[in-house]
Amino acid sequence: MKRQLVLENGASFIGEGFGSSSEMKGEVVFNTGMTGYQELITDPSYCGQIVTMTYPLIGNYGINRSDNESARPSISGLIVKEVSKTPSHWQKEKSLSEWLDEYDVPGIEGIDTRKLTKIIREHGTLRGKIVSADADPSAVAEQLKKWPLPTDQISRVSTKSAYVAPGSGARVVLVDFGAKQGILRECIKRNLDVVIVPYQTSAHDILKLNPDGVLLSNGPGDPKEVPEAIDTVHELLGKVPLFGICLGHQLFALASGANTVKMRFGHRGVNHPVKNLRSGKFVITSQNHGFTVEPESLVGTDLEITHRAINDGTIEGLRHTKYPAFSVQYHPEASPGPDDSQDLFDEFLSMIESNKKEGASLA
Ligand SMILES: NC(=O)CC[C@H](N)C(=O)O
Repeated sequence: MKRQLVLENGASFIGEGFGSSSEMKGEVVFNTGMTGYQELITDPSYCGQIVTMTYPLIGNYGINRSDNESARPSISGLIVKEVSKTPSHWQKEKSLSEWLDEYDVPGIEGIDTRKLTKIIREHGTLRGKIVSADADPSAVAEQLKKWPLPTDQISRVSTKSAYVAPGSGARVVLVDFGAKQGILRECIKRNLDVVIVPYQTSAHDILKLNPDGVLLSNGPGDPKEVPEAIDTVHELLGKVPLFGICLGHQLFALASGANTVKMRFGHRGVNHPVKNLRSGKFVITSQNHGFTVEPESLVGTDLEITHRAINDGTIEGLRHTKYPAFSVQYHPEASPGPDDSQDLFDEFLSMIESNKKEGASLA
């Protein structure tokens, strides 16, 4: 069935529908990953967004039972040049199209994704809607212009109640703003005793759990939409070692007095080079963010920049100079993407260990 993608600037692309045939709107963003579509489609950080893949053939290894980063797809729509008609992999359980249909996510293929990506690069991310091919694009564009982007994504994807992933190692409270399973997997691999809590959990309630460290997860939307979480992180600073990932990094920066701003089109993909300013080493990272910490806002704070993106020089890592706390804008848990940065979880554990020793020597 022919379908249409309409952007708020009036641009329209006609393609062939796959997945669900419902109409869906969202912020249109692009991802440069060549593989890892199942992980990114289920990454809760994409909640409310329509994702266009710059790699031209998507779906060729189907959908399997081990690549989900959350229980269901989070995206509002998928745009591709070509969706594979002959997916093949020994773990394949269904096709991308069947799976998206089950979860009511529309897809559209046959789109000139290079042209679309260039529009997004020039104008910044745009609101868009997948509609029927005969809809009037200017009417849809007018409607889109008036549509305020959603602000409630974190409350939609965060866990509703606390749960545990028990282990015999250090106790870590993972604050769930829409956490990817990969983060939990890295904790379980290290035998941590993890308590996963909803995003509105107060600092008081987090500290009552006696954590050795607190991990602030990734999550969708603007970090400033959850001011209560910024206050919580502020209260936790200096009381317990902190590690922030992506949205967690942005909340850590805001809680330390810095500012975040929206980027023109963000970073999304599995091939973003980052420089570690302390070691001088480069890593290839997995990224998915549309906001960034404003460098000028670090003046007067106790934050030090530890990592920078090679492509555009934006901040990719921070560390607190007084308290045991650090963060990265990218995804050390990969899922999808390279495993170059998994040592950051070990760094967090070392921070927890030395903090314990310091606490013991002060007692
Ligand atoms: N993956 C994330 O945690 C993304 C953080 C935030 N929603 C952003 O887009 O910048």
